[in-house]
Amino acid sequence: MSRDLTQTSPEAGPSIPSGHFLSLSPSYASPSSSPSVLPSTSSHLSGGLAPNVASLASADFEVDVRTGFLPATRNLTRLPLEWELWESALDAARGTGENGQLRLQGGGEREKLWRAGIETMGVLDTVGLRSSIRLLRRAHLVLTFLLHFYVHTTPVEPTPRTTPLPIPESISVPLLAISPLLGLPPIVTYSDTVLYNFLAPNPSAELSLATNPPTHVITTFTGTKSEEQFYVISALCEIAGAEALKLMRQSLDELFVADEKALKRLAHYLRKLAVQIDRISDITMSLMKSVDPEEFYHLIRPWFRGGDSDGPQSAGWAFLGVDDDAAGTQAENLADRATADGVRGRLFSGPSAGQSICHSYPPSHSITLNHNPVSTNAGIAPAAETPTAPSRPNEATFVQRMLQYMPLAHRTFLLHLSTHPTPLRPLVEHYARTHPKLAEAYDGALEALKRFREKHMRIVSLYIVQQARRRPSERVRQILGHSEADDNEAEEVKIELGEMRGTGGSPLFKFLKRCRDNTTKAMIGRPAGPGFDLS
Ligand code: HEM
Repeated sequence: MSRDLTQTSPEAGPSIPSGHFLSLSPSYASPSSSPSVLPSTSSHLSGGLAPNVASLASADFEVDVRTGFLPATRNLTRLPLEWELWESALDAARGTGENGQLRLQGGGEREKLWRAGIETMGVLDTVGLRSSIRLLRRAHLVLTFLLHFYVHTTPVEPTPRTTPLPIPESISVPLLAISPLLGLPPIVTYSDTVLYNFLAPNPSAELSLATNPPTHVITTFTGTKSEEQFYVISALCEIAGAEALKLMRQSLDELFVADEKALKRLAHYLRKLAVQIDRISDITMSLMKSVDPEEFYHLIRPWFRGGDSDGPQSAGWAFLGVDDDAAGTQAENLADRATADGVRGRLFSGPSAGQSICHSYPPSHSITLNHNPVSTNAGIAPAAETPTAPSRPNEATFVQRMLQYMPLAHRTFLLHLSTHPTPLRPLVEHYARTHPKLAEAYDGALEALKRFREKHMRIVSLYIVQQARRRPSERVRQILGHSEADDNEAEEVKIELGEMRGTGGSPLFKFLKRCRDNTTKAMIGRPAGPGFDLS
């Protein structure tokens, strides 16, 4: 029989203060009904009384010691027969049968027929999905891909849309029922395209960068090699990130002790971390060989667009058959506009690597972390900034917003890390004079992070900025089904950098430049000079 340790009894001795970790439930409790509600952990709730086990990679957080944030169990390639209707609709959209895939903003007979099928399709029950996380993940992926196929094969008239696009109940009801169980919003996320979508060659062997890396993906919008490789390379970065995570974990352990030996080991781990970050950069740059920039920009990226992709004036998507209190209806996600029936549009962003807990936190932000990344300011701020005064609202809101797009367990993990009692940077700063090697190793890790961001900016320049300004090739125009008249109109365009937004909704130029510059500002020693600029 379990004993209530918070009660005073002759055998229990003095009472335990409320909030003590012994009286708290396991690190994260039931998923909230809304993905944007901040998760809580025992350490967080207890106001410091509970031990912070940030250094533990725990199944509780869906973090595996070997695979990091990639699921350690093989991803499902198809849902069981009960949900075959969804899978067949997806096959039809992707053109895996005799017909080709549906076209972006198609509006042709095939697209109309397919959308009519979705509108008349019954609402399938989701109770049976709750028995397994793998089923839930595949169901989220399938339903959100159907959602994006539905939205992006609908012709837009006028442009931009002035009323929210109604999403049929066959998609919206099951999607809004299962999304809160994963803690994800009802839209394609990085988890769907990468974490729940990759396969390794040997299903029975452990996932490993060297011997059994992710090589394939299960579902794409376009069936192109470029799209598959875009996801595979992100998964490879994740598996390399698992190693970086291990080093961060070891470093955090040393922070607890912080004696002479611990400081030496910390420097050693930070040096290894720099090597690992460089490895992630190299993997990222391998995109250049396997992902065609033109295909990426014109054929693949448009499928990712979210309900907020027309900027602040976006009308959003109206999920039919669910009430406004259902998952994800936070004030910031609601558009001003409603359908004729009064259903308000919802504004969610499309997938971005900024949604990856691995890319956006352990190797990067936790090195520079001074304060809570889920509070008012983001964790990427250097020490000189005060935690309560967000001087750079763009990335504060971006990082906070991207938290909503991570699975609940991963968000919880970030929160847990953020309550670590001994942040890294102040400690390194404190010992900088007496232990210059530690400060050097710390700056070395930041240099590697800066190199990553520089290379990433080159990728953004090639894959977005340059493509946006260039007229697509004949081949791509044909795939897009552009008419001669369209072609004559499509001159080279002069797009201002300031107008460009990432799929995560960020003003991409300002955001990426600040991320890069903050990395250097966080260095203890003298930062290196300015580097690559998007232009
Ligand atoms: C064709 C390839 C890629 C393009 C065009 C691209 C584009 C972008 C854009 C536009 C952003 C700004 C945020 C937003 O989405 O609104 C961003 C953020 C980010 N991307 Fe990528 N990305 C690519 C591949 C990758 C890969 C493979 C990684 C893996 C490490 C990655 C890691 C990140 C990170 C960590 C951020 C957050 C900003 C930062 O920490 O610097 N990206 N990306």
